[in-house]
Amino acid sequence: PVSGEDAVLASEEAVEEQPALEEGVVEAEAAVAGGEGEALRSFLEEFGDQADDCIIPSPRLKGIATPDCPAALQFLGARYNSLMEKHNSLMEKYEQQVAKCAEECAPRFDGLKNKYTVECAERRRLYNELIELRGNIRVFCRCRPLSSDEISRGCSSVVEVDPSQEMDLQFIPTEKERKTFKFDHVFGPADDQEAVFAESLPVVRSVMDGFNVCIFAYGQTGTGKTFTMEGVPENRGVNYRALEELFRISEERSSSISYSFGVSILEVYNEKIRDLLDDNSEQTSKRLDIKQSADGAQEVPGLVEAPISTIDGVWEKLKAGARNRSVGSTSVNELSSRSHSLVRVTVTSEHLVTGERSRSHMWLVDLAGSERLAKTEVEGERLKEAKFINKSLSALGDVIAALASKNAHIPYRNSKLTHLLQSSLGGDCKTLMFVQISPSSTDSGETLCSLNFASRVRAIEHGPARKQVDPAENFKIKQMAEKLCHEEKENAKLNESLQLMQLKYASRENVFRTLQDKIRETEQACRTHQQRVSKRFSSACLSKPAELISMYFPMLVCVYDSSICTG
Ligand SMILES: Nc1ncnc2c1ncn2[C@@H]1O[C@H](COP(=O)(O)OP(=O)(O)OP(=O)(O)O)[C@@H](O)[C@H]1O
Repeated sequence: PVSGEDAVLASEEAVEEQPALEEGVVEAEAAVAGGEGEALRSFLEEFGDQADDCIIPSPRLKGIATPDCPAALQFLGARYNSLMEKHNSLMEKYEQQVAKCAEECAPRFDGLKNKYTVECAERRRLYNELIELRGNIRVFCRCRPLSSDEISRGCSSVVEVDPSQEMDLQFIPTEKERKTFKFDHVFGPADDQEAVFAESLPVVRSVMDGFNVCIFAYGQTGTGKTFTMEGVPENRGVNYRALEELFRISEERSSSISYSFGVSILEVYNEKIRDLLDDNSEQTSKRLDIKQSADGAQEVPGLVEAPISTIDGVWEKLKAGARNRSVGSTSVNELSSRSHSLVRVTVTSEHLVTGERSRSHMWLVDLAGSERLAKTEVEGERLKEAKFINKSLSALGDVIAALASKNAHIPYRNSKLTHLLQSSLGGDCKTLMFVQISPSSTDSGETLCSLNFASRVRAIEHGPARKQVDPAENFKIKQMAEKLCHEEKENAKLNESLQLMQLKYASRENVFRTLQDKIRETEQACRTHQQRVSKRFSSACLSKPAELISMYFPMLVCVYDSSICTG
């Protein structure tokens, strides 16, 4: 059988022959022009096995008007056709061989593909385990597409994302400069909300197992933080999808675990905390502050926590929160978030068999965008907001730097934002950060800053997160521990008195034993005495019975035989 390789070679040969044929035609042309028609005719007679329906290979030959030309053309055309036939049949064989090869290789390829997928999953699992052990903050980078405005202004992209290298991002600010940044995952402009959420799933699921979770989006204004976290109704973001997943898991585990959910939505605006679910928060200007709870977590007393039981209920709450959020327009983003928005989901669970209870939080944070004041052309109220935003983001930068260099003092309290996120940044929590970037050449300075910041965040190691126990459960455990401690003390006391009693008992037993011995001795003495007496008595009775009776048994003197007299 003809192998695929042979077929390719033969077809290549056939194609190679075509110029030679054309050359032959040119030669024939020259021969006819030079009066060599006869020689050509005889050549054709000998070899001209021509077909009538030949295809003229070259339009150049059409112009030849000698009497021998048609015959030459027919011959060459027939030769060309036969070569083409040969070529086609070889191609057919070649294609058959290729298909056969593909058929034979398909199972091997599928097997290898499966193996590769399994290996990838295993590598990812091990990597995730390593991250958990080190307590690293996971960092995902997301680059939005160039906007139509940027395209119309002729901006080019300074970012390259290779889908096969899912952890690498190439930053190319100029033709000569190229820098590779590594993250836990890189999403390019083509990646959709679903792909982004799929990678965030393991972190989201942890909250259902009793771990605190924090997902936050950081980046320059207009890079898609709100798009990633909130999304749009037709293309929802992490917040909605995460809650949908929590309800799904709750349903799936309903036979063994009972879950309940609550949601709070707040914003940090100009260094003030505003409750976005409190309809009267504007009027009453409720002052919200951060307090440390007994178990060391940061709490905001007075914050509304709305119970939620359906995904529709969640959407309503998220919409209400988004409506109340402070947004404004800057020259960079028409609907720019002017505050840090934080959604806190509280998950309480009770195991129906073991009775184990846990209470954990999931923070979903959409930070306000970092911005260059000159570039965003802000003034008045907007300028004031921008200054507060930049101040709190720089406080976040200070906290990250202190954590990365393992400083003893971490300046969490320098801003409301870092204070609120204290346990999310400093450990005891599974944290995921989205660094959002713009691909535009006009934003390369800010993009580089964001990428450097995110790399520092990724380097933080704060040890493994720990499971959270419900505070009510904690209280119960504390009470039980106190009771146990009290009972242990009582037990110790009882033990002491028991030992005393045992000692007393032992000494009494000694006394008792001595007394028993004495009794036995006395009894023995009695018996000996009795024997002696009865001996003496019997011998005396034999000699002087009446005397003896009156001496030993005076009561028997004057006893008569008659029962009437003796009574
Ligand atoms: N991955 C994406 N795909 C398509 N459009 C996107 C993407 N990311 C962002 N956008 C669009 O870019 C614009 C700006 O996004 P968004 O408002 O989310 O930015 P931001 O970072 O939250 O800005 P700010 O900090 O000013 O609030 C929006 O119109 C949004 O729809």
